[in-house]
Amino acid sequence: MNTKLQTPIDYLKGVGPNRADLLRKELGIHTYQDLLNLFPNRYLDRTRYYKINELQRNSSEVQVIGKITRFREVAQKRGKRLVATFQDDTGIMELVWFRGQKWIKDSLKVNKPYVIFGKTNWYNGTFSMPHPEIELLDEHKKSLRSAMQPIYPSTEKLTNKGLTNRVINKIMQNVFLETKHKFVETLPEYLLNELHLIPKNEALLNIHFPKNQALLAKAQFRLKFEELFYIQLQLILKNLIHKSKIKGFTFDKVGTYFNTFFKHHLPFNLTHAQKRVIKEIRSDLGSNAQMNRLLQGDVGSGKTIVAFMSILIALDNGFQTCLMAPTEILSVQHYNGLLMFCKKLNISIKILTGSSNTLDRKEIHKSLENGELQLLIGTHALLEDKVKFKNLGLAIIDEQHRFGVAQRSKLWHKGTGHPPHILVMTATPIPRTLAMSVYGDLDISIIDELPPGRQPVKTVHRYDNNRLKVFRFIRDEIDKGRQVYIVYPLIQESEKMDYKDLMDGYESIARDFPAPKYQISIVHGQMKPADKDYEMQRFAKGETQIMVATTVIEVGVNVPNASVMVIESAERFGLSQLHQLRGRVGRGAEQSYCILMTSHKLSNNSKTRLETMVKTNDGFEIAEVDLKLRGPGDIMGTQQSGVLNLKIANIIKDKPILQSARYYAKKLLNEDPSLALPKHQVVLHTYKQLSKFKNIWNYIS
Ligand SMILES: Nc1ncnc2c1ncn2[C@@H]1O[C@H](COP(=O)(O)OP(=O)(O)OP(=O)(O)O)[C@@H](O)[C@H]1O
Repeated sequence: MNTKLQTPIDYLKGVGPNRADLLRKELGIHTYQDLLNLFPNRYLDRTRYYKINELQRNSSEVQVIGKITRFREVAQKRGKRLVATFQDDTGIMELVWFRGQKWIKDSLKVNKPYVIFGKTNWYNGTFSMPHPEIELLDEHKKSLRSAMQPIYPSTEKLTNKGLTNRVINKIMQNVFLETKHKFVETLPEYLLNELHLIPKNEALLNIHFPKNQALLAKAQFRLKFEELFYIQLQLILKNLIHKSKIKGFTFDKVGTYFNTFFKHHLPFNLTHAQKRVIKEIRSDLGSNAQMNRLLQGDVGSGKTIVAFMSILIALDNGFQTCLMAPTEILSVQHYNGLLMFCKKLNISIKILTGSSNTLDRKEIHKSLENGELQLLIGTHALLEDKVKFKNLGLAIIDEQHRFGVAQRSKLWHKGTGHPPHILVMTATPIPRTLAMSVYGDLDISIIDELPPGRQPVKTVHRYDNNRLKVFRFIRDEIDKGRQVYIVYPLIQESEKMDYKDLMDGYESIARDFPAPKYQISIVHGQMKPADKDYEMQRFAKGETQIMVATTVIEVGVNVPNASVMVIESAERFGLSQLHQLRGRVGRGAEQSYCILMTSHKLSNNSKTRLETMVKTNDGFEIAEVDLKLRGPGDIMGTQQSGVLNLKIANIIKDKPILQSARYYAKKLLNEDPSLALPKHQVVLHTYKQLSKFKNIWNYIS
């Protein structure tokens, strides 16, 4: 171990008390090691040397070799500026300093070859370079500073405090000198060989002082791989430890409930994907480890039936179950959908939401505790302390995003004995890359096939001034017996403006689609749950043809006869939200349509979103674009973005490296789950170091 690396940054040559303070406070750099792990975020190409007669106006930084022929001081409004005449064999330019003139003049020598580097100005018919980076040619050749000049993150904003990029560059050189470039290898040798990765020493040297583009690329690859490899290793190990340590209830039989349902009540044939996922869940439930599985499926892919059949396995083994959904509407819908099956199978089912009355609640609490109630559906009201199960065996969470990890863990403690098996369902497809990094501790099942007979939804983008045509189209569809959603953006349910938009919209639609021929439902977040439910039910039963709504209908609402989704001010919605909304149609056999209405004023980002929606129906493709537009943190919400705090890798751009890192981490742990083999000692050591620290890069030793 190179103990030198733990030395406080104050001891490093070139770092005085002020800089040490800045480094600590602004960049979180406390030790030599922290400094080494401050990776540049871009590089300037210093392979090219310009001749003075090649300089162009408005060019970026350039470097020139030449000599100072003379100094002169020029008076200006306040004080003086120092000007040096600099020349090469093609011409003359000026170097200018507005501060530190005396020190500069004393330290620079006339008629010696120097290399200068900086931005040039065109002034009075001559090129000038203010405050150039300047170095004797001989020293330049010897110095560690390389052809690719690293630019460190955040230095721009710290420049006026004296922590310039040049300073960081200089003290970085000092760290290398003081530690004698000795850094212990952190990846096993066989991986270095197999993947042609450069050793740690070389990687660190070339990330800070790249000799050339090729070596820089190798250094970046090696460090990105390492970062992602250890993250994956950590996630997979966590999962393995979880499986071996956290015992779950073993549901070893598939009994009457499941078989009766499968043989007599299943309303359709399961798709291959549904069958595969049910098998995966069955195998989890039958092992003696606790299941933690994420079920991903695009909108309308048929996750509910998979959830229900998993519930039946738990019931067959004598356990209670619960299904938690993010909104009241969804809970009610799940309840109504499953009630019919439960009646046929003689299963007791109840619903608990924020609006359940006290009497119902008491009844539910009692029947849960004495074990009479077999399936409880509801919102986060299920998480209340008073809700206690006799033997909760399986908890299903619909739409993980809205709940988050904390709530998932709360469900853990609802059971007695072992924690319940947990199945998280999400209809927001998360790109595999992201899922691997964020949900690495969950096993993932994917329903990647839609039920047969579905026609892809036709999506079009229309401007507001085409509204008459759009309304004509809606009328035609209603005449054919179909139903229509018209959705308004209500980003914050409390925003008065949005609410007004919705009500204005409703009134104008009511004028264009008059009663009694047309019946309209309206649903928004400011309504009482019972009223919302009533309106939803009217639409679901086909009593109304138009549903004017806010995004409360975004997730999971299932009315197969609805074939048109009009989204007003579509530019105000995020991509995954648009995709969710579109998923409310195309659920029956009829051709369905999604009409994205916008004004003419669109940002580039909005245009990309709308074009993507028109181009594809594939939720995973949409999620990839969304990820690129918004970045992972935004998509996953803050509580989960911590894992994505990467230092060098980029989860979007470095997807192939991530995949390879995951493959090798998995392979290694399959072969040697306890990291006991001699060839894995380096991994064990690094991993231990890593677990001690929060930051993955703190383990270099
Ligand atoms: N294998 C199947 N064959 C035919 N129809 C199916 C099949 N599986 C599910 N369905 C039907 O497809 C519709 C959508 O199913 P479900 O509501 O479970 O989708 P989902 O995956 O939950 O989607 P969302 O997240 O959008 O609600 C339902 O009407 C359901 O009855």
